Amino acid sequence: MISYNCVPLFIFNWKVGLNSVCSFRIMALPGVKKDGREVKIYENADELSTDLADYVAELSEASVKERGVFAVALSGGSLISLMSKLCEAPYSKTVDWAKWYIFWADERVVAKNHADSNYKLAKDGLLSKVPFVPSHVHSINDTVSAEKAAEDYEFVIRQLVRTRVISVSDISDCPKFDLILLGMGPDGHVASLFPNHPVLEEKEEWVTFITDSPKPPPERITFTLPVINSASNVAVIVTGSSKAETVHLVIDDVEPDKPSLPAKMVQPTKGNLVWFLDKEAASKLDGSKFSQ
Ligand SMILES: O=C(O)[C@H](O)[C@@H](O)[C@H](O)[C@H](O)COP(=O)(O)O
Repeated sequence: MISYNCVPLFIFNWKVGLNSVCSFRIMALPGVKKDGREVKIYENADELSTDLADYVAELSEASVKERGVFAVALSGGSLISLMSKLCEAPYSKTVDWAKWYIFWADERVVAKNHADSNYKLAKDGLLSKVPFVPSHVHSINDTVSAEKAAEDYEFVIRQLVRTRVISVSDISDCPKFDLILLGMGPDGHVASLFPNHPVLEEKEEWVTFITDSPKPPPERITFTLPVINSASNVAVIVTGSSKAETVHLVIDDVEPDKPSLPAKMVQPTKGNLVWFLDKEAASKLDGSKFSQ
């Protein structure tokens, strides 16, 4: 059993309002449930990172016990450096890395050794530091067009669903990843699902592509919302004040009638959703709306 490293020094009562958080020294706030989501807020990125490592390690242990494997999808951006504690003791020794199957919830269509590659980012920051099985690391085909890369990636996922490396959702016929890890951009995008983009409507494909990403580089493949929402566990990891307003719009469900921000459309049908926020990203949340 992996121990919980982040002992809360202070139990925060959400009813008193979020502004009070900043005036106390907090190692980690206990998760707070809001509309079926868990929202965890940390004093800083380092403390977030420690608890994220615990969370991932515990899910890995549970999944390996239940299914013999752990199918996890990564994203790009700051997420990978926030996962770096997983490569340190005790996780480096206790996690059953050989049972991990790694995928990307989104990838930029560039060569694997390109500075923009999410594979390269994860390889340098994570995959090269712990003993993954190379054949379990499923990166995209970077030698073809974005459209073909998405098609090929979906084919690979379909094969692994057939062999039960990835489970299948009993309600949506989609793959059911054990864990999908997402970051969020200041515009509310997750994976490569950007606001107002037609791919937000995609219901049939598991993996799709875009050639007009507002965040460079333009060509990307991405899991579709039905796949993200079929996962057993989805974690959205967000740090920094530049995202505070969007975090507020998404989590406090401001203007519920307005077209949804992609991050707001992340609503696992049966799975668990956990938001990991640092204090800056959470600074505009309306704490009074939370319930214990
Ligand atoms: O490849 C990508 O661009 C991503 O997967 C993207 O969805 C990322 O996770 C967010 O843009 C957050 O990135 P930051 O955490 O670096 O802001």
